[in-house]
Amino acid sequence: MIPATPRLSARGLAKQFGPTVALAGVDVDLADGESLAVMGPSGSGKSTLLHCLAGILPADAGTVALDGQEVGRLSDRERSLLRRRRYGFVFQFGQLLSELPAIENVALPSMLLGTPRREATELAGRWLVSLGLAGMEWRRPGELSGGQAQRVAVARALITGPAVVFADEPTGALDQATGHEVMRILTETTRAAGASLVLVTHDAQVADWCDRRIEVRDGLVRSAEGAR
Ligand SMILES: Nc1ncnc2c1ncn2[C@@H]1O[C@H](COP(=O)(O)OP(=O)(O)OP(=O)(O)O)[C@@H](O)[C@H]1O
Repeated sequence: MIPATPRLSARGLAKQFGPTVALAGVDVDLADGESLAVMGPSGSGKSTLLHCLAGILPADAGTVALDGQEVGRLSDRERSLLRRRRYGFVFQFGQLLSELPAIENVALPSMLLGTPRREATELAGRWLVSLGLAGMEWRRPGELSGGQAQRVAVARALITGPAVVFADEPTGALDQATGHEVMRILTETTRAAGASLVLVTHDAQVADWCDRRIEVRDGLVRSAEGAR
């Protein structure tokens, strides 16, 4: 049988910041619909790996391919379009625009892809209801709890139907119980939407929500194990 092309595939990723080696040659494969936790101590290169995989940061060496297509060969414009169309992002905090209500924060990525405002707003409203935020649609981020704001961020990441969701410490600013609730919603909805997930965390219990985990140390993948 011919093995399926990985959804996302990185080979030999290397990145240096001045004298600091952040990535020293990393290979990663992410299957269609798979969730992968990237673990490791502070400063080991986890966020740099996520940024290189997502095409936010150019690697010094190595390749990243989405569905077999090398992202490094694209122009800056094509790469930013690809990020908008095919990727969703959830960060620790700060990704929501503070002056816009939740529903408009969620609708925005869809509108940026050309969906008319009314349609995008209706779709955003459905996402918010399905993530348990009925009645909170018109609250601004400052009027939401940390866990509610992260659920808005999950809706915002998924509204465009991405192939891959990248999440960098999405529970880092939450207490344990709220963090687990956000992880349940993030993994369930990502899976239901048919997207793959790359999650950076230093918390083993958070990583347990993913299908598989890798451990980054000193810019290298040191070990890989199934989380289940
Ligand atoms: N923009 C930058 N300029 C200079 N050095 C950087 C930059 N970004 C990352 N680094 C360095 O690269 C190394 C890897 O950083 P990275 O943020 O990827 O680690 P991390 O594992 O995500 O850490 P943490 O868990 O603390 O967020 C660190 O030594 C960091 O100081």
